[in-house]
Amino acid sequence: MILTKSTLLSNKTITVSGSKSISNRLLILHALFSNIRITNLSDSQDTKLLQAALENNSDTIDVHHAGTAMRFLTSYFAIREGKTTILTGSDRMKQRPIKPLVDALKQLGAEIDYLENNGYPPLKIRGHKLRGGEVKIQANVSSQFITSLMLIGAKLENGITIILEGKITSIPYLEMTLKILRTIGISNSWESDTIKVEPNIQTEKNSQIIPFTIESDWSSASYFYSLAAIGRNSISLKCFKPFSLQGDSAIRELYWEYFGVNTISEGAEAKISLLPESNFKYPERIELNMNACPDLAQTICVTAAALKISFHITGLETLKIKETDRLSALQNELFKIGCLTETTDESIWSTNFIEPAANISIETYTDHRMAMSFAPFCLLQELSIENEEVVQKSYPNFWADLAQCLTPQTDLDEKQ
Ligand SMILES: O=C(O)C1=C[C@@H](OP(=O)(O)O)[C@@H](O)[C@H](O)C1
Ligand SMILES: C=C(OP(=O)(O)O)C(=O)O
Repeated sequence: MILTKSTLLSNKTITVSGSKSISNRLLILHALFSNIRITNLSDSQDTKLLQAALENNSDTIDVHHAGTAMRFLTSYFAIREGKTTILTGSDRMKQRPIKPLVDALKQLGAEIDYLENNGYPPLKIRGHKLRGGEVKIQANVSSQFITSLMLIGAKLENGITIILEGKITSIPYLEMTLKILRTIGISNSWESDTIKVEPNIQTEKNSQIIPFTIESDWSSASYFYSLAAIGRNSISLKCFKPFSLQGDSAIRELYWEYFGVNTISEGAEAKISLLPESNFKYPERIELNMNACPDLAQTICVTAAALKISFHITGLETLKIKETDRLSALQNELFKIGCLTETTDESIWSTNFIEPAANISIETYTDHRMAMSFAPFCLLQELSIENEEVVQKSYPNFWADLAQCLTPQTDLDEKQ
């Protein structure tokens, strides 16, 4: 897709669909506790794949690139008594680790085999009644493993006690899971290295309907913050409330502190307006640990590169095992927009800014966030985005929503 050099129109309103992370947790919980009623489910492909997997009752489930679907379904099928399921995914999914979760489930008595490579999907899962109790899990690879255990915890007669070993990554996603469980009446606690989810037969037994309205997706909202920061014009977004379950709502503070984009909430319609300060003094250098919000790393790096603000982002150890190796993908593509970087296994920093290439073509590496994070650069220069359909994974309407906010600069020139 070619994005011609464009100007950001003033104060367009975009409605972003429900949070992918919250939706995928709620779908599993709904499959376990049928009295939950969900509103504003995400329209992402990852959510649709998970929904289909839960509704179809097939013996083989293919979740393509959907990491949370893969991880959450592993525990879900491990407790589906009498059912054997083959859980598989895309070539990339077969390179994304799952061993810490499988090991933890095996401690509870689960029967899971690797069908190709040890430690990686596809999996053959024979469902059994598991009683729960204490499990130990390595906590530095992906928080999704721990969430997966927490989601089934209340269905186990002894509940689940999860001992987290090593450094804990992506903490707000664990807090999100705990808060969602509490909202639907499942007691839990997190003290030091121990998370407990209490057994809950109550939620289902009293069969009272539990309504749950999902707030919109803050990771998707981040691309509009980047547009507002680079284009120095306002945008409004719906449906976002001041209080959020999502750690990625930190984008408000990050874009205020580093790029002078103010967020104003307009209560009634759950609308927020992003208003860039006109005389904002940019920082000399952005020093930031983003372990709490890894999905925002690409957005921040591209905004900083576009504005030629040097940066040093750490805490990114999970980026190498996401949809692609995001650190290496970022390094390659930032170079094309004129930002030289160095990386380690958990960090990236800018070393120099040069003139961007004349013809920029951004590779997306089957990663939706590569496409969406580089798109706002079209406010400075025409660029093309390869395999633009990758956005389906989290934000199918992204290109249409982006188009609403932009006008090609040639159109403006002709009108003048
Ligand atoms: O639990 C979740 O919904 C997610 C957790 C994070 O993964 P890691 O814990 O692997 O960093 C995040 O990157 C992913 O997009 C969604
Ligand atoms: C990492 C992501 O998703 P997942 O791990 O669920 O594939 C993401 O959406 O950026």
